Amino acid sequence: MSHAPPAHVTAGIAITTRGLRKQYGSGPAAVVALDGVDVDFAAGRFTAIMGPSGSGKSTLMHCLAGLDRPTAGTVRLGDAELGRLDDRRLTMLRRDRIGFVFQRFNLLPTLSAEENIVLPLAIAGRQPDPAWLRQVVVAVGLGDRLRHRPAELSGGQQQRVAVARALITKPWVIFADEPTGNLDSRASGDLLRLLREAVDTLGQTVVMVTHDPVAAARADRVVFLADGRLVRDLAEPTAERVLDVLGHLDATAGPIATPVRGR
Ligand SMILES: Nc1ncnc2c1ncn2[C@@H]1O[C@H](COP(=O)(O)OP(=O)(O)OP(=O)(O)O)[C@@H](O)[C@H]1O
Repeated sequence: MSHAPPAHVTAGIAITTRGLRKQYGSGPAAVVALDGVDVDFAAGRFTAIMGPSGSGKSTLMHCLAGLDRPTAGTVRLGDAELGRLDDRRLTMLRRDRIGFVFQRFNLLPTLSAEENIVLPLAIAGRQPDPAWLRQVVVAVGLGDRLRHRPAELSGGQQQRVAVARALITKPWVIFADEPTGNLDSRASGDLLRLLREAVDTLGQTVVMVTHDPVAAARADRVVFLADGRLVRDLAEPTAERVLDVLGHLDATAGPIATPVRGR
């Protein structure tokens, strides 16, 4: 199965952030959710983001995916610097270049599995390439379920529809936010295998936020946040090593986020 990413993505780096900072609110109640994050995400690799609750994982992912604008710093995704895009261009970039898989599968209940999968294309006024649609459906193992509505599918099957929907536009990056959070361990294993396969056989770039060391161990790399800062970077993770790092972070973690005093 071939799915060549664009040249600027194959150049090696899919996403780069520099000096990324996000502050919510102002004055004594302000919270710094990201406090100067410099990180590169390699193209065609599977990276997990971990860290204690409140460490900034969702905020980081939302800034990377153009769902939220940072207070300072830059995010470059493919050949686009997100801060330079107006809201309309940012919306188009999210629609055309980014795939999302959320913890709640976010499928439309009145549409069939197939209609849900091609929805991002339908919204963009594009027709699905039938050969690619077939490949994606085979890859996610939903061949005989395409006419079913989400309520007629198991949680694991619904999440596979969500992955197919993320793959259908051949995005530069798929962002997955706790994608196994609502799945039992078997469906969770299936989903992680699927994401892994998308990376290994399709050259897809995947960035996943997770609390689960077993899920993180399926990634090529795990980056750890604490108090809005990148504090560890683990290549070739195992669940044991991930647990070990998390244990140390929990032991040393201060308040949930850094309050900004006197500003
Ligand atoms: N919209 C918001 N307004 C104010 N504070 C916010 C907002 N969103 C997040 N925060 C704060 O920013 C910090 C980081 O939050 P974030 O959700 O990114 O952490 P997280 O690591 O994803 O946490 P969890 O693992 O619990 O989901 C937290 O202190 C949170 O309370």
